Amino acid sequence: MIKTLVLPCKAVNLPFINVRRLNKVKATGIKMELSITRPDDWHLHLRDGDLLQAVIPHSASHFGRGIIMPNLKPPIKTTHAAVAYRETILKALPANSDFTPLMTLYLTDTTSPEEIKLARESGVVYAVKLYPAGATTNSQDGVTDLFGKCLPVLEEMVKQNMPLLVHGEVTDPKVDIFDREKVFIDTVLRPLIERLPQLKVVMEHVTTEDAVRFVESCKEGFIAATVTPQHLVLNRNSIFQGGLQPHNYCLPVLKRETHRRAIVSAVTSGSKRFFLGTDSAPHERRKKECSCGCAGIYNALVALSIYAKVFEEAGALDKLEAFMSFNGPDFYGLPRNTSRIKLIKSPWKVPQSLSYASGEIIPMFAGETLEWLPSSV
Ligand SMILES: NC(=O)N[C@@H](CC(=O)O)C(=O)O
Repeated sequence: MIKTLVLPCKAVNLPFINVRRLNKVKATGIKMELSITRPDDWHLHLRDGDLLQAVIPHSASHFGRGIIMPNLKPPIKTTHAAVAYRETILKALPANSDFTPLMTLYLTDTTSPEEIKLARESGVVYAVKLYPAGATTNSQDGVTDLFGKCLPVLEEMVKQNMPLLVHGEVTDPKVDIFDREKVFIDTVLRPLIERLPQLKVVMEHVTTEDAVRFVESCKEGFIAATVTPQHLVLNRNSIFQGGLQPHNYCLPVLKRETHRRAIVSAVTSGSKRFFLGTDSAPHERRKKECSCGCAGIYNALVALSIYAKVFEEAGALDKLEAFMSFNGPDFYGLPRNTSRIKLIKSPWKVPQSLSYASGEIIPMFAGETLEWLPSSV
């Protein structure tokens, strides 16, 4: 159970401000409030067991839907397992929540084309996730031979209009960790879409200018990218600021400031190719603060506040709603949400930690004060 969560959420008598009128109101100095279509999270790790119980209220209170990552132990490799995991998630939801988990399958060298047909028929699986074997948390069972063993599956995905979600890093230890995304684009992604131009691909959690340029150069509607809060506001200095900062360690690892700026420009430009995917990835504190710490940042609490801050600072708040709530469902061919949330320009303090049965989670920006408080309408 969460003990220390103190998300403030009472917003009274603040003037309603339509996003389109925002610039005008900003000039008058009135406290701002945005009303936007409820966002979805197109890249979310919910885990299972008591960690799932601990984190799901946070995502469910802000987001309408979430693309649920399949890198559990053991991974969600079949439609059967995805259906069961979905039931577990639905049971863990707070009462009255209408959060909808959109399930994914974990691609392996032995996934069959029949499995893709089953996934499509199930009506609950929305994508297949490619983890190059060894690239990140629980990716040991991932793909070793994409163009050989996986080709029939990828061809079936084209037929079933099933998107491939890509963890875009090569795993060759000889490749510098900061170059792994670029090398993946050059050696895997570009050849893949040349071979299967009709395959829908989401390049997950983009971290480099190279990825941004690549996605922008591809055919709109076929290749898109999710963007995390951390890759918009942190650069690689944050991992080492004043000492090693394990809670800022994620994969793909944070990059140089020039890359961060390129990602900010891309998402705030209004391009439809980029949409919200938090990659919120909780790990119990001791698994982060140890001699070989896990990669992953727990950002479900703070994600909306951070996205809003980034768009505000870029003078692009009028483009925030499309990034958060339209571009994702439009790419997936799903309806946009009809309910709304509010973002109120009001300071709130992020808890230092979140306790649950097996330990604690340290959230991104623990103990810091953020602006832009999200709340349900
Ligand atoms: N992003 C991370 O650093 N970690 C993710 C896996 C992933 O998406 O790479 C996790 O599951 O912990």
